[in-house]
Amino acid sequence: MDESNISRSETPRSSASSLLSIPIENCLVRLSIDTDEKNMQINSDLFKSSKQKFIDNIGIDIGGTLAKYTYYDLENKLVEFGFKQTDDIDGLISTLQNIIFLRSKNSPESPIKAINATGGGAYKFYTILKDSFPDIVLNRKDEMTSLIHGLNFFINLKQREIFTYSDTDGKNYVQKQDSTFKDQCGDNDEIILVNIGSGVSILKLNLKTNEFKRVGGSSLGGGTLWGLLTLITGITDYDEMLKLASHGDNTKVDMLVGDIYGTSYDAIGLKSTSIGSSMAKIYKKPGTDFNYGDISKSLLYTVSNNIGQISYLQANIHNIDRIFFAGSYIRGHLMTMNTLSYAINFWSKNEKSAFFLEHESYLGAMGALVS
Ligand SMILES: Nc1ncnc2c1ncn2[C@@H]1O[C@H](COP(=O)(O)OP(=O)(O)O)[C@@H](O)[C@H]1O
Ligand SMILES: CC(C)(COP(=O)(O)O)[C@@H](O)C(=O)NCCC(=O)O
Repeated sequence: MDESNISRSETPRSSASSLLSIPIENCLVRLSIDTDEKNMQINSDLFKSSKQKFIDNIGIDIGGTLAKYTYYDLENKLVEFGFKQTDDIDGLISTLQNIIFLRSKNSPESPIKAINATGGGAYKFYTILKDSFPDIVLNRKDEMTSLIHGLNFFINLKQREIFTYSDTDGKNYVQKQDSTFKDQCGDNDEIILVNIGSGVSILKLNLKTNEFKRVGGSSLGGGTLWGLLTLITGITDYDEMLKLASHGDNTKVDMLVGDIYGTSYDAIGLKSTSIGSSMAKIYKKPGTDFNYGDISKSLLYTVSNNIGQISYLQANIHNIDRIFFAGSYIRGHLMTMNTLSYAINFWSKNEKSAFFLEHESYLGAMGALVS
């Protein structure tokens, strides 16, 4: 199986609709998985035991901001992923109804039997979901456990899923069993998983036993960036904001070490180009119309650096070297990943590494689907 089996688009696209002839919006990534035993693209024994659930169910993860869903398109042997705004719960319900309808039409011998729901919305919208799907079993799944099951599913794929990223080295894929993945971290089976959604959850996980503990969190997450930028720029499209950030120049609003010292501060290892104080140039010029791209980039750096730092601190407390980042906050955005990687390398003096996943937004939905 090669890379062409995974497709990613930086902007939501609706190509799933052409495949399924139904309006499934915001489908980001799709994964080709053959569930025949001999062709199975998954290493996990755990998956083999959950194969039927994988085919029979739909997994949904209704978070504070986005409602993610995933299901197996039996006809085309494709795992479909998509999302809606959580506020558009009616839109999610009609999408799920379409999926259920099409399965019963195209594969009447194998109808969708259950919706496995996780995230806060599995509780908040329980009654409306139950009433909307009277003939389908509705199972509620724990959010943190679903994240772990989802991670387990994705990292056991025998194809390109886990990668490191930096602007200088680009994207480098690793496999769970690779010596490079193990060597740099010794034989320790533990990882830190940082899920960046509306808020941030930090979990410690043993990859061998699947034991996990939520060791920390932060309310400064994706919702914070999105909320502050909406307030400042008035932009209501998240992708538009990411695009703006990509073209911005944060040095117009951030106060750099060089702005304070006139040079680098070598004695404590700070380059003149390091950010000394995020957004601090703004107060010096009250009334100035600062460029939205510059502000967006600065805030993206602020939130990402902060998450990177607390993730490093948690990894340090627990003596763990591998830090996985997931959640729709990342959404394959290169600047975000570079900032998180840079923060981990910077604070750990290159002793710890940041890892990313192709399907980073769908850990919860996939975990609910297979659990
Ligand atoms: N299209 C989008 N609309 C809104 N937020 C988005 C979008 N794409 C990515 N995001 C980011 O993802 C975050 C939500 O991540 P997610 O993992 O779905 O969290 P939750 O489960 O809390 O909804 C948002 O706060 C925002 O930072
Ligand atoms: C409450 C949540 C688990 C909900 O998950 P989300 O919808 O943000 O993905 C998450 O927002 C969170 O962990 N917030 C941080 C809470 C804290 O530890 O401070």
